[in-house]
This record gives sequence, C-alpha cells and structure tokens, in this order.
Amino acid sequence: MSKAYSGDVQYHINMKQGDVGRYVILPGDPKRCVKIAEHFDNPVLVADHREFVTYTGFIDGVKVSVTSTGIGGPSASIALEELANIGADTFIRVGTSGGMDINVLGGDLVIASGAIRMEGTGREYAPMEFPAVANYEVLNALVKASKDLGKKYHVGIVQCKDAYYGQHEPETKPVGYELINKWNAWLKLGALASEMESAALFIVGAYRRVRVGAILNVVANQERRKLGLDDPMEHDTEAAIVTAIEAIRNLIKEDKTVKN
Ligand SMILES: O=P(O)(O)O[C@H]1O[C@H](CO)[C@@H](O)[C@H]1O
Ligand SMILES: O=c1cc[nH]c(=O)[nH]1
Repeated sequence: MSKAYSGDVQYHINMKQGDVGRYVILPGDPKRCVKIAEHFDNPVLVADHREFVTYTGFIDGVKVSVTSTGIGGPSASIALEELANIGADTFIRVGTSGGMDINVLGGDLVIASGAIRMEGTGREYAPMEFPAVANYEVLNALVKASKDLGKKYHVGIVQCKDAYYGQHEPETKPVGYELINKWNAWLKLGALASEMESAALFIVGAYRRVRVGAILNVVANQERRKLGLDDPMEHDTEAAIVTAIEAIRNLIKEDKTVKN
C-alpha cells in the first residue's frame, strides 16, 4: 500500500505515532531545526523528507520535537495535519519576518495574536469570515517567556501572503496596484510584520483543534527604510528560539497543573 494511504507512516513528514512529542516547534527553514534541537536534551534526528526535517528530544523530561514546514501555507498545512495525525497537539512557529509598523525594528521579536489571511491555503479550509488567531495558552506562554527573558517584543497582527516578492517588489507585479493598496491598509490597521505561514497554521490548527502560536524574528523593516529611518538588520533567530523553548517550559508546567 502507498504511504499516502498508510495508517501509520505519514506520507510527507515520513513519521508515525511515537516519533514526536505533543509539543512541536515549527520553523520554516529546515536548517533552523538543528539550532532548535541543540536546546533539547538528547536530540535525535527522526526524519528528513522533502522540506520536513524533524528532531525529537526532551525539555524538562518531556518529549518535544521540531519539524520544519518549508515556505508557505501549502507545506505548513501538510506538516501540521500530519503531525496532528501522529499525536502532536501544541505548536509554536519560530520564523522570520519583515517589520511593517515603524516601531518594529530588525532584531525585535513579534508574537502573533492573529494573522491577515492574504494566502490561499486557509481558504481551502475556512471561509474568509473565520479569523486566523493564535491559541491563547500558547500566546500567553510566549508573552511570559519574552518578559522573563527580557526580550524586546511586540504582540499583535502579522500579515501573511503567498508571494514573497509581492511584499518586497509589489510595483513590479501585474497586480501591484492591488498589492500596494492592501499593504497600505494593513499599515493603517497596525500590522506589525509580514511573513508567510502563521495564517494557514492558525486556520488548520482551529480545524484540527490543536493549539498554535507563533514568534518571529524581525529581519528588517522596509517601511523604516522607505522613510530614511535607521533600519537595523538581524538574520539570527536565536532570540526567537530561546523564547519559544522557554514558552514550552511554561506550557509543560501549566499543562501539568491543569491536568493534575
Ligand atoms: O524563516 P521562515 O520560518 O521560513 O519564515 C519566513 O521566511 C520565508 C521567506 O523568506 C517564509 O517562510 C517566511 O514566512
Ligand atoms: O520581509 C520578510 C522577511 C522574512 N519573511 C518574509 O515573508 N518577509
């Protein structure tokens, strides 16, 4: 039988029940997985298939995993669905983003409370009236972790899209007029940063009844650059990674208190 129809090994992530913990960190970039796994106790590479790389280890004695989603909603939705199929129920996306609000600088952290659904995958799950919002327990755990670690963070709405170069070079696109008008609307509505996966992950998470949150490193801010303001650049995702690890510690503690 093809893996697509197998009840155990999932077709894309190439894993089965027992391979991952209930807590899973979701970076886009597969190369970020090893950096995240370095924060686990006894990390083991469990799968490396397409864009989906997974390590499993332990935090505070609890099994935890990291699985890369690749870029965009289509592959992120596959990762979430298949991880949920094998028992994961709590997810933190650790990603990169571009600052939008001029108070959001390169190197800051953005915790998404919700995401603008300018992407296609979520539309194949939920009508546009349904909001893409973070799970409040994961959101609270991320905010507490950021405060406790003394990180510079912002909480609010992020913008998701499918075309990276529609964000960065909208004027070159045939529908640039629409991209630019919408971008200006998102700015007026206070969107903090732009990235590509949170909206789909929040929508699929709602459908699968699993908890999803997101924390993003801000690489730079194109709005600051346009205005001639200082625009620091930060590619290192370590601050977002350590904050997500601390948030998982918070969730582990909280989940034990609630369950016992
Ligand atoms: O750094 P990751 O997690 O991949 O996230 C961001 O980076 C990619 C675009 O460069 C998109 O996936 C976007 O969401
Ligand atoms: O500007 C950026 C940076 C990272 N990811 C994005 O989608 N946009």
